[in-house]
Amino acid sequence: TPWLPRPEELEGFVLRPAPPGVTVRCRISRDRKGVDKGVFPFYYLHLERDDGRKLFLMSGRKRKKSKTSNYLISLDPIDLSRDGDGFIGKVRSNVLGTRFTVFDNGTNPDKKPFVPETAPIRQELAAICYETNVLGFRGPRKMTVIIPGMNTDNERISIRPKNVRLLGNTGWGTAGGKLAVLGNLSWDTAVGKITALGYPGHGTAVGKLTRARGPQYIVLQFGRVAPDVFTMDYRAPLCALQAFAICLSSFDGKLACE
Ligand SMILES: O=C(CO)COP(=O)(O)O[C@H]1[C@H](O)[C@H](O)[C@@H](OP(=O)(O)O)[C@H](OP(=O)(O)O)[C@H]1O
Repeated sequence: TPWLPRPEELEGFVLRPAPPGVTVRCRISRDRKGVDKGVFPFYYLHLERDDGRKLFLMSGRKRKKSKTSNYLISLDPIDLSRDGDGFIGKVRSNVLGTRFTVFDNGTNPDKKPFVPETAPIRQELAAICYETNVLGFRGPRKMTVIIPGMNTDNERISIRPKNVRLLGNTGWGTAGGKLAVLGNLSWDTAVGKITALGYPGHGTAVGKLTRARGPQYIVLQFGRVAPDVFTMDYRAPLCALQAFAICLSSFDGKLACE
């Protein structure tokens, strides 16, 4: 696997779409032991190498004192501080916890009191929208994920909106119209019964996120293999950061979706 990153290439690797035709196999482990880890567990993402060894990619944790769910993602397994060197991105939800936006580590254009000219404006890497499913009567949650499209060189376009958001208030953003809408997705049952991942302990949840158009092209396969261990296999056009952030949003307890 020539495409495996060396430690110093980690930042580039997690932001780069998976190589075409490759399924990048990862695992997420959740650490809920410890004082407040029950409510704010740590999530660790490891890449599964062919030789069985694991390569640490990123860690994630929900931030305290945030008005809405706000997960910080870091390249460092220990330092998940906002101003730490490992800070690579964040997942921010709306008040209801039904819509999430994934950012890289750039600056919020609305940052108060001002945004320095030299500060790189953050990229919006994904918008995740969960259909409200009050009281869970309609079975597993359906979600729509929109991500920036790819240019002719098969690179992700950069969406750094000053004000227009990838996920506009009225619906999908108008950010240059170059969006890859991953379609109305549901966690289809691949094997066995599925329960939305938000219900820990209720059997296996193996979901697959398939691209709306074209054949059943799975861009993200995600499922529980142990109480605190999940598989996360992703393919192009997703990068590891987008895939990990989508999974973190799925772990987030939602008011309107359970
Ligand atoms: O008041 C608060 C804590 O006392 C929390 O306020 P909250 O609305 O949740 O979050 C705001 C805080 O300034 C937070 O530090 C910012 O994240 P940053 O530190 O990553 O810049 C965040 O930027 P955003 O996430 O919207 O980009 C802001 O929206």
